[in-house]
Amino acid sequence: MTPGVKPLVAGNWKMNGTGAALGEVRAIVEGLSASGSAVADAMLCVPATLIGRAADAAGGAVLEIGGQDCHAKESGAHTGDVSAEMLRDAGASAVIVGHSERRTDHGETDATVRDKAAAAWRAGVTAIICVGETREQRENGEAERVTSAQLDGSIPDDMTAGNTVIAYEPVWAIGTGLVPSNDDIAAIHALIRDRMEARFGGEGRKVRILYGGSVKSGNAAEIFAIDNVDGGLIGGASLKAADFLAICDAVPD
Ligand SMILES: O=C(CO)COP(=O)(O)O
Repeated sequence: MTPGVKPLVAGNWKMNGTGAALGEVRAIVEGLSASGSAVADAMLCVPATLIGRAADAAGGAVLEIGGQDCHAKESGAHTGDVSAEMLRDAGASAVIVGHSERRTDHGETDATVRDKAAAAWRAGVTAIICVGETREQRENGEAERVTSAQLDGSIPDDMTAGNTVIAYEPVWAIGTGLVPSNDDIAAIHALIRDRMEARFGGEGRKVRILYGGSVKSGNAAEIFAIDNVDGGLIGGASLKAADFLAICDAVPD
């Protein structure tokens, strides 16, 4: 954790969930309301088709709703794409940009991600900007270099701690059950913090840096206790309310 920074636990449902999954959203809202704890912010980034209904179910109080991608433009001839303004209109307060699955499946570059982050800010939603190395890059000793380069290239100049969240997600840890050692997480998060401070000063000191990749209820407390880890971006374990709530509970007081 970073002193004075409110942690965030954000779920990323990826391409999972139809209307039948709204019961999980309601159960998460009930669980968070019952616990009454305000130590962390909680968010679910659901498929675009669910944002409106999930936002209605969340009611805005204890659970924020986010999207998982946006187009850089506000509107126009871009069949199948969704703008940040549309996400906001549907009830999203944040959007993930530059997830490794987008970088890989859709060839998104740092420049693409930077434009999408700027689009999120234009629409008044928080950009959750993802960075992280592949297994091969980690094995070649390139984790620091790759993460730094992605960070430098994916964030527009007018970043603030309010309009942005950084998520470090080593690609090889996503959905694999593999997690870097605590020391390795600490090293990359310290590197990200240093670079953010060097470029953005006080805003970089306060910006939230999440860890993502195989976070479960069993390892969340240990990971959240690491310096400069200000919460998590949770994939598989955010799909079930009980798992997600247990991870929210793991945030230290
Ligand atoms: O990609 C992730 C979140 O964006 C992490 O996914 P898992 O938690 O399923 O490893």
